Amino acid sequence: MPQVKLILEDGTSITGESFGAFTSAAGEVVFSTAMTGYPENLTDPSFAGQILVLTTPMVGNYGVPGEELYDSISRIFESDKIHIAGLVVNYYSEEHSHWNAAKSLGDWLKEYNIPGICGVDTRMLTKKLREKGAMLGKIVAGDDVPFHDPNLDNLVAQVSPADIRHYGSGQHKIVLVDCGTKTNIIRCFLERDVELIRVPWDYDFTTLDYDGLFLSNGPGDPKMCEATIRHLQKALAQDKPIFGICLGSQLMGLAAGGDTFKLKYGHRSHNQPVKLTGTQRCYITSQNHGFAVDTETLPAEWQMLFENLNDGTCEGIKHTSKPFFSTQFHPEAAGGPEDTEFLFDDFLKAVVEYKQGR
Ligand SMILES: NC(=O)CC[C@H](N)C(=O)O
Repeated sequence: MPQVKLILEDGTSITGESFGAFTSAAGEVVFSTAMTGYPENLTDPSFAGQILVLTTPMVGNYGVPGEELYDSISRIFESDKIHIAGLVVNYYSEEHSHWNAAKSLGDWLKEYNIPGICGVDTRMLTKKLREKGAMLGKIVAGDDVPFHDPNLDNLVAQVSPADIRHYGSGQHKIVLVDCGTKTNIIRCFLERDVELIRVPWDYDFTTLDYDGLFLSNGPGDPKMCEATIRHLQKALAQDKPIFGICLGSQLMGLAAGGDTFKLKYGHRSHNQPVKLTGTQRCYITSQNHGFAVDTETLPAEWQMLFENLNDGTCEGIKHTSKPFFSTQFHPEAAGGPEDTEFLFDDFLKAVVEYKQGR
């Protein structure tokens, strides 16, 4: 395999071997300590613009499944394409074996023209990113490219669909504001009694007739989503239940009048412990975020709902009297533990209560 370089903005230069597409790419270098789930992670739109470093030492050994659609959504992947800018691994397993593997990870990356670099000491690299914080970086194969900070782009506008889509025929009409939604969020709703109306990130959903509002995950800096925040402020003035996940949680915090900030190196793994406020109860969660809500800045009628037990940061917020709540982690998982999927039921319970009281 030809040699390529991973270059960081602090001057670090690491030589490795190319797999996937032989092309250069720049982005924000972030790490994930998840041990499995690359088909899900690579297709999660929240990773748009990021060069993903995987700390698990062997990657690619179970290949990549073939695509299957049901109801026009993917049964397996989290969106319809790879969103990462590049992939950094230690050992890339060229041989793969798994009951549902249809292709190799390298071939899949090639299909989407995404470069991979292997032979990198990803744990050393991760220690560096933990000390200095997430950095800009580039994979250089042949032609050099300039560094590029994806958080300065409106990535949500790039990954959000342009049209409205309808799914399911359940009793509860839920509007899903798609800022780059993971497909498993749609699956989680369709397993319940829901009719889903999926709208673009900047669509004025307040004009629609619905029972509950859902705000999806998505890439980049939440402050880029000015249109969503504006529409959300109108929804917060009403009483219909609102549930947000990850970027959706940050948007809820911003619309409520609070602030968000960038974490030093983010939370990306499948084993992040969070504590439910007011209890000693801990859940293990799947996470992928670089920003967080600053709870100190929230107005008095809002409080922290979950706290990250590794660093004490906010993992969700709730309104003290209205049915509005959010999680910074991913209760829909995919990949990762499903312990907090009950939050979809809690949201729908709030929707039923709202409809009964109406
Ligand atoms: N998974 C997400 O929704 C990520 C949200 C946001 N882009 C962040 O990095 O914090």
